[in-house]
Amino acid sequence: MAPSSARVLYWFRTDLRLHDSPALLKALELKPAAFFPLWCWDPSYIYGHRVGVNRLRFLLESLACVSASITALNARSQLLVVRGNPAELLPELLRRWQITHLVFEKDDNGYARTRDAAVREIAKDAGVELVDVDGHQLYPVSEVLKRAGGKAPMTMQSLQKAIAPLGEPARPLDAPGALPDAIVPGAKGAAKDRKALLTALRDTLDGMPHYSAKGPPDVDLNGPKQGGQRVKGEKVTVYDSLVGPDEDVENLFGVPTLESMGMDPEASGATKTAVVPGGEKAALKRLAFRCKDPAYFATFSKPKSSPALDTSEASTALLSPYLKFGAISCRRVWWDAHDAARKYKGKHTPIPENFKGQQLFNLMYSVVESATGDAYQHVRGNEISRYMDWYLPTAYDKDGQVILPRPRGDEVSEERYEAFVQGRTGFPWIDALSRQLRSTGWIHHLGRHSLACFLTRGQCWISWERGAEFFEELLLDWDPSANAGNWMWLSCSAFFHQYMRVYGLATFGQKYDKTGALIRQYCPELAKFDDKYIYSPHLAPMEAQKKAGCIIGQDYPAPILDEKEEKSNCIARCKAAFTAKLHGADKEVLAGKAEARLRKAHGIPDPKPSTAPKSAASKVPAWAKAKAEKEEPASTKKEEEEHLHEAAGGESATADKQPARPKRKAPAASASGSKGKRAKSEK
Ligand SMILES: Cc1cc2nc3c(=O)[nH]c(=O)nc-3n(C[C@H](O)[C@H](O)[C@H](O)COP(=O)(O)OP(=O)(O)OC[C@H]3O[C@@H](n4cnc5c(N)ncnc54)[C@H](O)[C@@H]3O)c2cc1C
Repeated sequence: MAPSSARVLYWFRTDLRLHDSPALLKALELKPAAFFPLWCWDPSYIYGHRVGVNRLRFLLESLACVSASITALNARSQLLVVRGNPAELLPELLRRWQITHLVFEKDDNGYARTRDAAVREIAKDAGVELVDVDGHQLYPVSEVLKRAGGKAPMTMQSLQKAIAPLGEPARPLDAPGALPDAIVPGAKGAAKDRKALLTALRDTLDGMPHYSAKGPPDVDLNGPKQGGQRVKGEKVTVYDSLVGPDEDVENLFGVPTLESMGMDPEASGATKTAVVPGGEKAALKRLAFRCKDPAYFATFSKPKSSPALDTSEASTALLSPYLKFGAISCRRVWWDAHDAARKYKGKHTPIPENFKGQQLFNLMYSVVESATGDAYQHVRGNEISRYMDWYLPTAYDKDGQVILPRPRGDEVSEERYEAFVQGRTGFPWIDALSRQLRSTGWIHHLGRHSLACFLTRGQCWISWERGAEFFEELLLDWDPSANAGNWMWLSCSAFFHQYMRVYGLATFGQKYDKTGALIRQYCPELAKFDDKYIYSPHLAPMEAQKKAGCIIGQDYPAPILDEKEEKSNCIARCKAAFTAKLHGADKEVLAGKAEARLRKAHGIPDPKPSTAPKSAASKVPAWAKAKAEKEEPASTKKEEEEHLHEAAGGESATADKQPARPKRKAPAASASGSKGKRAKSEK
């Protein structure tokens, strides 16, 4: 069919693929006379979020893959990367390239919501038809929300009820077989080759404002705030030109490199090459590999998969980073897994523990985020997040604006948080997971459980917002809906309420691997300990420490806190918070009065300072010297198993049950010395 007169700007965002892309196919249905595949290297993502080097690398690899796939379909084309804020660039691009249609995949979550509201106005003002098409989730988020009566579906049951009338998700669509040329306005036809196109396109952008003209953004891409990735002395920005360095035409409109951002993966704690490589091709290969074994998806049961394996041997599908960036379509994953599982004759795992259940959890968080709005990322203003008197909460000024840089919180919690993010808590299971995350960008779901439970209501009583920030920096699959939602779940702030159930800091990991292989890999200083002590080396006699060549408190930190004591303090605090029934959007919380009221009314003890000395515990505290055999496990096996089942999609995940009653009496207020210190730092 002859091309129409449509000049289409196709804006890639969280759909970095060509297969099953309803928005891309919609754009091609317009039979474009000219087709511009665009990516905006948006400073709001790079500066406005905490993006660690692993995720940046994954994104760059995914973009490079999309670009290569476009070129494979049309040798005269590629992904056109422009560097700047879409709200500033789009009006110019629409005008200069004489665009008639702006097409993209719809995104209902987080920052995209505000950005796209502005883009809608821009298109309207430019007289350009905006076509946005659902495709990132199994069902359109807005449709699910409508069917849930406009109320956030807080349980798997309510989500399933809302989607039931919609039937099965759509089958995936094929990738296009060809892509039209990007034809520069005024040109008689397509450029002779890609280089000619890039040069001609660059010339159309002459005089367009960009950051180097206005001065680069005041945050340094390579600075410590961006994850401590500084490896060169100087400030680095990729925004000093609009279309990339032009010494080599090949690089015009090209994907930036880590190197051009002054980033060295190893210097920031990441592996030299990606453990999980980015891109559509890698995604499809990984899915195909899993589909080879029909039993894998048929018997997939999240609670039974092991968190004690390294990233390269993940027991779960490890598709989350690809799903997050849209390098693979969720419908493709759903149906390929479904079709593979059908070949399996044995018993299949039911929803929600099975693989489909996991994908539905993702949809659930997306819908809840969309219903809750921007407040979803914080406690304050968030109607679904229970209010707990966490340490290190987000600070606000008198107008309710987040204070940045964040003021320091109390000394004890700041030290604990630092030890947590550095993987130096003195609890090898926690430290190995924290270091695995920093190194590879991914840890298993139950590893995330262990970290999140420990940091919040398990032992440290630090706000889930801080935990979510840590994950935001390091996770390859960081997603504003799934991340904050899961942190709320694990901290018993929403979705899950069984606060008595706490993961043991040694016992949980041991369940999966008694030999502590993950610990030996990520905490090599502990590698020579016997299996008996690998999860609790502080309990090893001095002789055993010497034999292992690792003295606790010297070569590896002593535990930063007493697991049992802090667990019972935290349970008491949870109990008080549950009794108070306050939520983030309640008046008292918004007025800043909830914390004092909660602590006073319920006689909540201020947490004790670490019984370990400051700075990663240089001495072994007396309590930690007790022998392993004499120690009563901090979490009972039963508690852990029930928790595990529910937290990974088991029974209670489907019902918003009341919390179990604590069996123990809340401990009395703690030692006065520590109290004074806390009180002072919190004023
Ligand atoms: C504290 C915490 C923070 C998390 N932050 C994120 C995040 O930022 N982004 C993210 O994608 N997932 C997040 N998760 C959910 C989950 O841990 C990951 O999706 C999962 O581990 C990814 O590995 P996989 O692809 O092998 O998962 P699989 O078990 O193979 O599951 C398949 C897919 O289902 C989805 N999924 C599975 N479990 C969940 C879940 N609980 N919530 C939402 N989606 C799920 C993912 O898209 C995943 O790729 C978080 C979990 C916790 C406990």
